[in-house]
Amino acid sequence: MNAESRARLNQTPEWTALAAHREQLGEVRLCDLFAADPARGTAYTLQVGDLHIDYSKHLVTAETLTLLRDLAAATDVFGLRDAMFRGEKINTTEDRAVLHTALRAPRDAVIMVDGENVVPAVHAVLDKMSAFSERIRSGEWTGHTGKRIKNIVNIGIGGSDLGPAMAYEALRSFTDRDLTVRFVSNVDGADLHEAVRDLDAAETLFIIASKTFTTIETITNATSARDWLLTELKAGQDAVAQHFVALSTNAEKVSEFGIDTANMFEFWDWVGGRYSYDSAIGLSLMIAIGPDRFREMLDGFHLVDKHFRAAPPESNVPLLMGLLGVWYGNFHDAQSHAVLPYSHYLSKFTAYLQQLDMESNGKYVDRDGREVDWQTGPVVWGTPGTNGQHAYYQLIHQGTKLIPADFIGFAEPVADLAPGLVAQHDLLMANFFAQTQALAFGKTPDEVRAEGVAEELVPHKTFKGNHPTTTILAKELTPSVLGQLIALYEHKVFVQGAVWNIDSFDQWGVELGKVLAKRVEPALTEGAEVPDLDGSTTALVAKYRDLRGR
Ligand SMILES: O=P(O)(O)OC[C@H]1O[C@H](O)[C@H](O)[C@@H](O)[C@@H]1O
Repeated sequence: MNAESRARLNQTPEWTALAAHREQLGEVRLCDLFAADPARGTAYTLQVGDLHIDYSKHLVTAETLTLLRDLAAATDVFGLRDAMFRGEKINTTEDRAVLHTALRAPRDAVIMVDGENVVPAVHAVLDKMSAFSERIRSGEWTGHTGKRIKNIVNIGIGGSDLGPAMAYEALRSFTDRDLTVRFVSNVDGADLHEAVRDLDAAETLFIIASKTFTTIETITNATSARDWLLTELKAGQDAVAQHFVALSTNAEKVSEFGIDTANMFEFWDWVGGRYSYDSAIGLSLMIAIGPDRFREMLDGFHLVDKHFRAAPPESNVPLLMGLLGVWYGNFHDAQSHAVLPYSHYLSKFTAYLQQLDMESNGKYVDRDGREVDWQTGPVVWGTPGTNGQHAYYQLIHQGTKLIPADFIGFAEPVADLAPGLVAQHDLLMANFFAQTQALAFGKTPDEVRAEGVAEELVPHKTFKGNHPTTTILAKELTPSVLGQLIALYEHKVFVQGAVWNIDSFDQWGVELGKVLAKRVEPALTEGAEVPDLDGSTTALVAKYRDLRGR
């Protein structure tokens, strides 16, 4: 559909119907919805793979869901989905296919891009990664001095850091505990300094992860890491080959840096950075958990891909999650979305989702190049739930903002915990269930009074409730379950981008800052004049130089 024939989203009859429905529902109360339908707690649930999804605590009726699905149909979400899976160039501003789903396709799948089946190349790289991982894990691959590799340092940023770093934490109980795995991303030298200060260079492998291999933070850190290694080993350039490998789409730049392209693990421009940790970018993770576990994770991704592609709208979980976000963002003025995992291992999960969601859907221009008149991607935030309870949950419970939230929890701990620590799991999960209950149903003034609370404190101790949440529950956090969860969120983000008619796969908004940093740097170091620098930045640069004694 071209720009002229495509109606503006908020002028479609489906949008108008949702707005009218929202008006008509008014201040719908979750307690009333449950009172009217006692089976709601089981009826409003879905299953995908190992994930049980409870969406009963949402401010929706059956009609709301129908109207939301009508909007998805009107905006052709499934048409765009099929185009993505077919390898069409749906990332129009970069003229690229969007095929992270090919990274987890089975060996015999056929996915064509520019007349070529990309699946054999995907599996060739996976096989190369597997062989390399086994050589590291077995000790066959040694460093320049002949010592076994015991430390892996991944240097990358954004999508070349957040995914593997998150997944390494998530799957820590499946990792080889004899390996030390660290992630360096920040161009602040302190990051690399802290990562290597207690490591023996002779036992350290650096994985330089960069899709473009031009990202200044990564190339700067990689150069410093190389200097550190060669100084520590008192070795020449020839030591680099045993201690540096690259993950990239850019063989030319990799070789310019001095890494033998035989030690490069390739991926392709149809893999977006924030959709890439199941590509070669996951090498550090694969070394840590082993190739078999990595493939189990890919199978988990693929399972949800198949579900997204085949499940009808009524039971399509990514569709539902995407549409619920549209409901709150566009019809309830919710500005943010909290993701609250009740698992210590998911400590980096929400940070990972921030890039996935906010870099994908933080756009004010639609696919037709026009400014949108509707809200797009939310602010995504959150940390592991129990810690949040003692920090910012106050605002979710009694603040003035509507904050829809996803609660993610597991029936069993995965780690080999001592019996006492296993017992703690029920306490963790009691909190998990109690919080969504409290958020949904709150506590009335009468309930507070019945506890004998002094009248002047009653308003303070009242919880209005009615805060919507999705509960995602699985048996345990395995590699497959992690893959399922990530694919679920990838496709949720896709659904929202499709409805909002934005290109979820470019990221032009990060470019300006990079250009300006390059312009400003000579002013900091050499005191160079930067033409057209604004008054505030000029004064700040002067202050900085003064503080540095320059
Ligand atoms: O992997 P790289 O090419 O080094 O890119 C790393 C990151 O930086 C860019 O600026 C983008 O905002 C991210 O989408 C990307 O993941």
